[in-house]
Amino acid sequence: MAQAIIELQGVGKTFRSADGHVRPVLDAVDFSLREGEIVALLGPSGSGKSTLLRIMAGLIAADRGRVQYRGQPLHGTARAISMVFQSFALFPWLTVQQNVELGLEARGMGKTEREAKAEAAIELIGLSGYEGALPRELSGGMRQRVGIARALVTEPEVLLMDEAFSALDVLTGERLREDILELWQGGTMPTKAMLVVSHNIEEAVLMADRILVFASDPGRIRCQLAIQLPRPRHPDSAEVRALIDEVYALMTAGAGRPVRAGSEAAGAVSGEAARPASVTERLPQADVARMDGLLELLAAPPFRGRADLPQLAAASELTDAQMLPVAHALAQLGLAHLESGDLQVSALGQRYVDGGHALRQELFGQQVLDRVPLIAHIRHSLEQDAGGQLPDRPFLRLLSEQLGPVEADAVLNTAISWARHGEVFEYDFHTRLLRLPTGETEAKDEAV
Ligand SMILES: Nc1ncnc2c1ncn2[C@@H]1O[C@H](COP(=O)(O)OP(=O)(O)OP(=O)(O)O)[C@@H](O)[C@H]1O
Repeated sequence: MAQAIIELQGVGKTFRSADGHVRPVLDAVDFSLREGEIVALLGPSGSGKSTLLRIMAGLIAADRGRVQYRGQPLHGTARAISMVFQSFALFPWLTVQQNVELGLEARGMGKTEREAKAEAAIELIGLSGYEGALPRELSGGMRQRVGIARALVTEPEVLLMDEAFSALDVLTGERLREDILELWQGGTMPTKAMLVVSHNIEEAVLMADRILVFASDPGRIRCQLAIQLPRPRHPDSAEVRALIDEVYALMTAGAGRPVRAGSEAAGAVSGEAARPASVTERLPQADVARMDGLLELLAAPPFRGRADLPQLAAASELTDAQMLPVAHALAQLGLAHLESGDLQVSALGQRYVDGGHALRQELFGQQVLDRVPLIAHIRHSLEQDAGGQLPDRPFLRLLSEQLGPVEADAVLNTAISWARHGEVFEYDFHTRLLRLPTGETEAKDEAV
């Protein structure tokens, strides 16, 4: 087995939120990035992938466990490890050449050597002639090339890419990815290993020798898949399609079966036991219109109730990052089943698709109450309240303790949109009050 360049053992990380609550974000991560390999990291939003990358880059420290670079503990950033960010992170007032040189200045390298190295990196990444341009004069794809040139100019052994292609349009992202793979294959870059965080399953399968699938709360490695196909890989080849199917299956395994306190663990991969669902569980960020749209598409020809997820993604024109949460949401609500990388309409889902507005609303309402503990908790709290209305703040605070403020906001918004669709409760966006549906508050008032 090739030598490990970066090695993580039992790595854990917690973040403290503004209100002082400590939240675990990574737990017991064991992983080695070895010489000669490209590893892709896939996983749900907020599962700690970027945090792991930042720890490996030495930008932040782990709270627990060991991080080693070439057998030595990693303290702070190492010059042999470079990171490429999704947001390009260029200085707008500096030229391409100056942006690329920045990484070298910190090392006290002389001007002539710095210029020569920056020019070489700029040429390598295909930006010759643009040395004097400012970032705003470049397209998104070219800006990201500058970001990559800046990462490569220090001749790093390890390149960590955090969704480096996802801010680009599809074709530009593909071209840049292909160029990087060509440089990698041709041995023209000094890099000996790459770790690529992605939300795009096809991208992961086309690039990686190994795919790690992350699970969330706290973030940990759920399973791994080795890929032995030679590169370049063709996206339409049977082998690549089969692997894409397999990764979809890994990423959706165990989803959708109701996991309540005391129930059997949902079928998770790699022997991982699923935990009981709780009020503060993360919800897939799926809006109701998309859920309806995907379910209708799935029920209609040519799929007629069952579809391979990659095919469904293509037909729905959604990216993986958009479609997977919708598929998970449908499965969580029992409107569909996720099985071996396929999505299948359930009997209830078929009733839902065939139903009119009122029936859809009723079924949706029943399902969210039954399968989303947060919605059931809010509904129950509203029923306990004499006026049938409550501010959103206590619920946000509760979620925030577990998920942090940003995720808490997203989860509450999802719960509100689902609950409103199912007429379980209402929400006033101006007063930020949650309340029982209008008809029900009136009935409650009369009863009082
Ligand atoms: N500096 C920080 N302070 C507090 N919480 C943080 C900090 N950085 C990240 N988090 C939280 O840690 C969790 C994991 O975040 P991270 O960005 O690592 O996830 P991710 O898997 O990369 O997500 P995405 O795929 O959406 O980029 C999130 O809930 C995030 O809000």
